[in-house]
Amino acid sequence: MEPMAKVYYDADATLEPLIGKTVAILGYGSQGHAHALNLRDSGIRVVIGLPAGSKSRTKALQDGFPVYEPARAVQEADIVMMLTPDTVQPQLYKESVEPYLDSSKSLAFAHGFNIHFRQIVPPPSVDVFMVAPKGPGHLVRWMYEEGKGVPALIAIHQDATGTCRDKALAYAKAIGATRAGVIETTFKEETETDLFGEQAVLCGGVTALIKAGFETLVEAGYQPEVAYFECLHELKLIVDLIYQYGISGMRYSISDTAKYGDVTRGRRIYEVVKPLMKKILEEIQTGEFAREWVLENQAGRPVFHALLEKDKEHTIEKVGSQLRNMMPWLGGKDLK
Ligand SMILES: NC(=O)C1=CN([C@@H]2O[C@H](COP(=O)(O)OP(=O)(O)OC[C@H]3O[C@@H](n4cnc5c(N)ncnc54)[C@H](OP(=O)(O)O)[C@@H]3O)[C@@H](O)[C@H]2O)C=CC1
Ligand SMILES: CC[C@](O)(C(C)=O)C(=O)O
Ligand SMILES: [Mg+2]
Ligand SMILES: [Mg+2]
Repeated sequence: MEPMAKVYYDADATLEPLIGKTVAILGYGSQGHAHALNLRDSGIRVVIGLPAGSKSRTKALQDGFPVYEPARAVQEADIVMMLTPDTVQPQLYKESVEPYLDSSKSLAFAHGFNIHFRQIVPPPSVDVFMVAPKGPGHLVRWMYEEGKGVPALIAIHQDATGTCRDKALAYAKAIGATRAGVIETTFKEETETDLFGEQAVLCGGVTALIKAGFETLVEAGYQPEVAYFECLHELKLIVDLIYQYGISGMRYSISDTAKYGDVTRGRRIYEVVKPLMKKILEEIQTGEFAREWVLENQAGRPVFHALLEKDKEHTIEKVGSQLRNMMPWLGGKDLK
């Protein structure tokens, strides 16, 4: 398959559309703190919107930002970036964004869920774009600080002014994404692929593989510590090779015995998993997952909390915590 996407790099974008403008970042969590700090380091004025009782206020103030109630931040802004959890965005939009939107302001997102599934419907006179980093917010900040970047997708939902794409590219450049590569997509494509990636591969798929592998070994009588090293710790080392050199590059570094097991036994896992992946994609495309998630939130998240708690109690977490304490170099930076 020939590569078809146009990839934008630093030389393809200018910060000009953001110079002298104010960006309101609503939310100061994983993406919020990273966008805010990177934008400011790129010379853009940033204000933060958080409710009076928000736990994140202290951090945003410590980082030196003006912090206002969301409605006030929106009034100050030329560009409003929605970086609260997706599930709180519709109400936040109704109460604190929509009343102050006019054609002089742009509305921006880092994920297409609420626009694609029509939980938020902005007025046609407003530019609406997305800059969706393809990586966790903390990495968006740490890579920027190291002079690198996390790739991102941009998408235009409404171009009321004719300048929306330039603004999206400027924003992507200001958070460091054009250092790594920015691809234009649609809200539909970003939403569906992002949900699929996190559910079937990156988060749901990987953690299911780790837990299933660990449990299989422990239930067969092998030591949990050995199972942990085999199924979790070493995963990063293998994924690092894939990340840097591709699948074939990783295979260059492993033994022939591992390579033969990889392509023959891996094939059997692939055949079981691929039909499940297609089903998961279908649930996303039909809106079934979105409906379920919206209802789960309306009910107070009972399933979500119960399943997260159950996994926190899994033996792999207890064994892992002890083993990681013996490897202080894993320490890493503060995720909070
Ligand atoms: N996490 C990631 O790396 C990625 C996220 N995205 C997208 O980015 C967006 C933000 O996600 P993420 O960074 O994970 O979000 P977080 O869960 O990290 O954001 C939480 C922040 O939102 C604040 N908040 C909660 N409710 C409100 C409210 N009503 N008004 C204002 N602020 C509020 C929280 O304050 P408090 O401390 O008071 O709770 C906190 O500062 C989502 O659209 C997500 O899909 C896209 C790519 C990757
Ligand atoms: C992989 C999870 C993610 O989609 C992300 C970090 O990109 C998210 O929504 O957090
Ligand atoms: Mg993602
Ligand atoms: Mg996501």
